[in-house]
Amino acid sequence: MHKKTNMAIFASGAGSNAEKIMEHFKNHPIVAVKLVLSSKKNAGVLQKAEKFGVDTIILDKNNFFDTNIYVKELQAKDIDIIILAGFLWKVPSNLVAAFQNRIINIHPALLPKYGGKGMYGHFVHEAVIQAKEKESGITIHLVDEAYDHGKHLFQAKCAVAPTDTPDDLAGKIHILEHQYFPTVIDNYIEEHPALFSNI
Ligand SMILES: Nc1nc2c(c(=O)[nH]1)N[C@@H](CN(C=O)c1ccc(C(=O)N[C@@H](CCC(=O)O)C(=O)O)cc1)CN2
Ligand SMILES: NCC(=O)N[C@@H]1O[C@H](COP(=O)([O-])[O-])[C@@H](O)[C@H]1O
Repeated sequence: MHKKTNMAIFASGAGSNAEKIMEHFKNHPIVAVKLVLSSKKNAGVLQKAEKFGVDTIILDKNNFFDTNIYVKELQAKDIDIIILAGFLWKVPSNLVAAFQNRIINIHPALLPKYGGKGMYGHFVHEAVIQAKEKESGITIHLVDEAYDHGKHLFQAKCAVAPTDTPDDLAGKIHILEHQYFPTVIDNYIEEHPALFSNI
């Protein structure tokens, strides 16, 4: 009997992506979502995790940035892969190093445009509309020490209508995210057995 590939999801908000990921891997033969960690104590993602019976941790900011406590916690829980699904803190270098090429993020724009510090949530959609872009989309990428800088794994596009509001665009982006993120994660695990040696 193979050990499963254990996943932790980091999120700060409503958790619609985390919910789709937990749904996708609910009865998966190889991958199990074991933990949801949030930077916000009232985040909707925490209730969604409880609905799936997934353990949760509310992160302490000082410990997250100044200690190895969470690296040790993730290793103690035998976590193999980390997913960032609307997580709003920069992952520090100790955590990036401990999970090299095993942290995946979703960004609600077509990187390298509209990325970096300050570019999250509605700020991204506002900037895209302000720039009168004809299209936007999602980027799923590996996480390194900088914001939105890691290797791109997948991109998908949507049209931006001249009449679109940031909320309209957010709705289009969420449809793409929910459609692709779980499968891109699944494929990445399957295509990198050396990283997830238990496959
Ligand atoms: N080391 C990395 N950490 C994180 C990455 C990454 O690529 N490398 N991606 C982000 C997710 N993200 C965009 O996809 C992103 C999230 C938040 C910010 C941002 O500017 N945050 C603010 C703080 C906001 C808050 O605390 O409420 C800030 O840093 O001032 C930019 C991009 C997740 N982590
Ligand atoms: N730069 C990071 C960023 O903006 N991430 C975005 O936060 C939202 C979280 O929604 P959710 O909580 O419903 O999954 C998603 O649209 C995700 O792309």
